[in-house]
Amino acid sequence: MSLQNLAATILARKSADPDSSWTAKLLSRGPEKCAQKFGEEAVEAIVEAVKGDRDALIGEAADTIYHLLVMCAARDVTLADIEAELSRREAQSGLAEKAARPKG
Ligand SMILES: N=c1c2ncn([C@@H]3O[C@H](COP(=O)(O)OP(=O)(O)OP(=O)(O)O)[C@@H](O)[C@H]3O)c2ncn1[C@@H]1O[C@H](COP(=O)(O)O)[C@@H](O)[C@H]1O
Repeated sequence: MSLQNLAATILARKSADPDSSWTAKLLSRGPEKCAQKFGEEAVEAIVEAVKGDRDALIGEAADTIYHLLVMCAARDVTLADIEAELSRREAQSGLAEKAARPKG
């Protein structure tokens, strides 16, 4: 499934019956619960990356991306919003951006 299709499914679940879908159920529990689930899944992905279990990392990365999109949807942030930000950054390398930051 593409990220676009996954994001569209998640958006559609915002108005779905919580008993009919995991996504709708999670969204009904609020942005804080969605954020907590994202954090848990991200940590699981980190653990698999450190262990070096490639197949497990793919699974946890998929869970993490799904829960990231659900967390953002809970705060009305869309995949298009994220892509617009990534496009804005495309013109500048990460090293140049870091060098341009005010010294703190
Ligand atoms: N990618 C996913 C996806 N990844 C993970 N999960 C679900 O996320 C849940 C996480 O499980 P956990 O054991 O961590 O959660 P839990 O312990 O039950 O929850 P708590 O105890 O923390 O409350 C599981 O139910 C997984 O099935 C997902 N659920 C849905 N999707 C996608 O979303 C689409 C819509 O799903 P529904 O909304 O369920 O129709 C699906 O077709 C998929 O493409």
